[in-house]
Amino acid sequence: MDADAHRLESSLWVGRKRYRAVLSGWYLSWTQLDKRNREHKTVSVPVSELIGVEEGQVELQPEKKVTESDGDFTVFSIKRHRKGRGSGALWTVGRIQFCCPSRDLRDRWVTQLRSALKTHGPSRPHRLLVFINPFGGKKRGSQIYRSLVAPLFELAGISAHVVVTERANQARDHILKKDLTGFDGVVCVGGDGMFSELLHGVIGRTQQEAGLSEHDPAAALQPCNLHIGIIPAGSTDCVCFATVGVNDPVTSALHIIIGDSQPLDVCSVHHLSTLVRYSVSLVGYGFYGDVLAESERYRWMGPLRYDYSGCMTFLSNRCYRGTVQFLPADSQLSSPRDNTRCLSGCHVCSESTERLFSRSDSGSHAGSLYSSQFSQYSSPWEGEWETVEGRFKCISLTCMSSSCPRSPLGLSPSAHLADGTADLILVRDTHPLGFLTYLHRHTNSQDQFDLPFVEVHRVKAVRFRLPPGEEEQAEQEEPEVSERPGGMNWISSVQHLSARAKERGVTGAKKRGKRDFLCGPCCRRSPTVSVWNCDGELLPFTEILCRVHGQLVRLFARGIEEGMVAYRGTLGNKSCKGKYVLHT
Ligand SMILES: Nc1ncnc2c1ncn2[C@@H]1O[C@H](COP(=O)(O)OP(=O)(O)OP(=O)(O)O)[C@@H](O)[C@H]1O
Repeated sequence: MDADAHRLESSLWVGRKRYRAVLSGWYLSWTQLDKRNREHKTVSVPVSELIGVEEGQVELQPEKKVTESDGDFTVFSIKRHRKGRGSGALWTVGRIQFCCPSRDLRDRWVTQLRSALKTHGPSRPHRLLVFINPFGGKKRGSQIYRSLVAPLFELAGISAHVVVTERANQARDHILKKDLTGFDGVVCVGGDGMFSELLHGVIGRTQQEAGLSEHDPAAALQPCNLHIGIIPAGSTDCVCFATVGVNDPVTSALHIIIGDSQPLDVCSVHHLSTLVRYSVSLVGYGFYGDVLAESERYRWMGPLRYDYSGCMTFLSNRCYRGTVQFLPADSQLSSPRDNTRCLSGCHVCSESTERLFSRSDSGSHAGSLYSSQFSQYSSPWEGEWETVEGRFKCISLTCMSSSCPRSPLGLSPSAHLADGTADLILVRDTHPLGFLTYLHRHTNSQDQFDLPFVEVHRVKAVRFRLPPGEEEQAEQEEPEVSERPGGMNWISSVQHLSARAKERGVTGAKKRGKRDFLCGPCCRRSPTVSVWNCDGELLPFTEILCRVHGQLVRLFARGIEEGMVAYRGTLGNKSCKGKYVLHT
């Protein structure tokens, strides 16, 4: 396609100033002219970052107002602010009001700009299915969508079918069962729990259509075509923060509008031959499992319950025995301690795309996302399993940095969003002060892995087993999954078991009583088995197998933009093709 097919150049006015405006190639730029036609400051906006073009003088705030006039048109584009409350850029809507000397010229500008937008934005969505959780976070999901997001979708010409959920798992079931023809993506307005519903729906639907069983841990799952968008409106919006760099509904809506596409690794969690859940941010045993189980008792506290339960769990000073086996990833490609950051355009992730999706037949090109034969899946268990036994404060597996506003660098600051690996963090038994140091380092710029009782591995798969004596006890507690995988029934089975795990978490905590938490290190009887926290849900099984599926889903996001990241106390400006180089 000729990049200059939409070229247009003319004099235009912005307010009382005259400009030479040019639409050329991938940019719209306007240069101020003085009375002698001398050029001054030029402003340039990539066409890919234009939101929309409207005839007349158009204002969006406080509500849309259009003043018709023959010569005016309004261009809306993305404007970046570096001082968001996060590590990424906060995006807002920039508005520029142009005036042409004639209606004819105005119409030519509007037509050319709109057609350039179509040409340069082939991945922009036209139709979206939006799920709003009216009870997520501070219960402002519907209001956030109506006041901040819907007007932008309308401006960008996106038609949205909105479903305000009436029960948990409605969004997931809708995606699994209803006709989705014509939708370019699904969007959730809510927190990580809502995102997880969409994730399970989209992956499940894709596998159903491909005729694949999700219950076989060795199966080559089909990457999903349908993009997922997240409008943050929950009490925990970790996935949004880790993939955009900021929790802001307008920024996320703009990423959706321009059709950004961020591949994401997903970890499947199996128990025997049953898929239990998918995870993108945290599969955690020990401390993080106990905090979640404990927090269920204090739902009435709202988001504060996590802080409170965190304190109580810390004071209880528990550790758990177990055997962790893991399949290491190729250490030549990257490592969790290489002091890099996965940023927008990350070269580790893009090279992984070629590695993960190169067709096994020689004639095809690498990176063909939705082909049916993928080299990565030829043998998912390739390599030597390593084994670590011991007593652990916590075991965490994360497919991404898992950064959040409280922990801007996250659980594993150098983890990648889409390289087909996850980071396994093992925190061995230590004294409470040591563990506190470890936890505290998540909130500052110190290296949380530089502690003698912490080890971190970049892995492709992880297996957890209880020690021999405790295994039987745990197995007895675990109810049987009666239904065979393959159909939809497993979902309700696992759901039922998860609900029981939640109850067990609550009653277990009740049984342990306050004494167990408050007297901390002097407690005599601590539970010997913890519970897994999988992206904020308690798992009903203790012995699990986790496997990373590289780039299984795609989000409307682009990763954290380069140059916006404060890392280890230094404001980032030094980069290496999407790699952030640390100054330690
Ligand atoms: N209408 C509804 N009624 C009750 N629960 C719902 C509804 N819609 C969605 N849910 C469930 O609510 C859970 C929490 O939602 P969400 O993640 O949006 O909010 P949150 O405030 O971040 O939640 P939490 O902190 O409890 O994880 C999700 O797991 C989702 O399945």
